[in-house]
Amino acid sequence: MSHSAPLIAVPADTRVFDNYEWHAAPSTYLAAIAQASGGVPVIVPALVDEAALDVVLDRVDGVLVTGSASNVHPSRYGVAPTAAHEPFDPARDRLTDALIRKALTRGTPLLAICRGHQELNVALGGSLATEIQEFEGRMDHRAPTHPEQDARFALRHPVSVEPGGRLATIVGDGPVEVNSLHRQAIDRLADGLAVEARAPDGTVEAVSVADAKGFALGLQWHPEYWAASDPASRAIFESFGAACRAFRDRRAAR
Ligand SMILES: N[C@@H](CCC(=O)NCCCC(=O)O)C(=O)O
Repeated sequence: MSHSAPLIAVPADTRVFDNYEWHAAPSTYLAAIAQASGGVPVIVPALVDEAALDVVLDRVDGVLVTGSASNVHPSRYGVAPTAAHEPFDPARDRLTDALIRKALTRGTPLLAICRGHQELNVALGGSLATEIQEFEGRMDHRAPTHPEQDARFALRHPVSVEPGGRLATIVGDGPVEVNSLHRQAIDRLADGLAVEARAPDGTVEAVSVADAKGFALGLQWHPEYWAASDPASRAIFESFGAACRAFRDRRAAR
């Protein structure tokens, strides 16, 4: 990592450990930013208001929205909450909704992974389906039950990449093997999102923001986990890092 490495904002989850509320992000995303994107990750606590987010976005060169076991509160896409939608993290919902919309307005490069991909769809007006493994014809996209993280994050199904799309410029037109740790998925695709990849059962696995000013990609899988060893995962993080550096250089030249 060089001294001119781009700063990349990572919105925090809120969790309670040892009687304290923590604002935290998993180290796999932070390591992939540092090692494959060549960036410096900065965790943004889910405490900041919209004005403070502008202060953050004035300084950062990219935004990475992580996965999480919690789900977007369904009231954000017009659905009444049930036990099947839990667990929730409303503070994260507020943070990521504002951060995603503001990053897109500014043209700040955005990489949104798993819950982040779902949050991107909801922030732009789309909706989510829950417990998709119970739907006729759908695969079971949930994590395998295994004590080892390498087994839970193992690559286990292909996605077909939209030929000529933005993801294809990064990973190529051929199928890509991905991991899968989710029980929700995009239901109604937000206006303004383009599908970039699908699973064999039709699940939307990747999207881009059609009129984005720069890099703006959502992925239902977890390239961060294998960014050190899987060529497609690494290419996604390298491309994101290059977009962040280009954004920083354009802003500095203004
Ligand atoms: N909660 C959503 C989002 C899934 C997600 O981001 N998973 C990452 C968690 C990884 C883990 O289980 O360790 C859904 O379930 O669809």
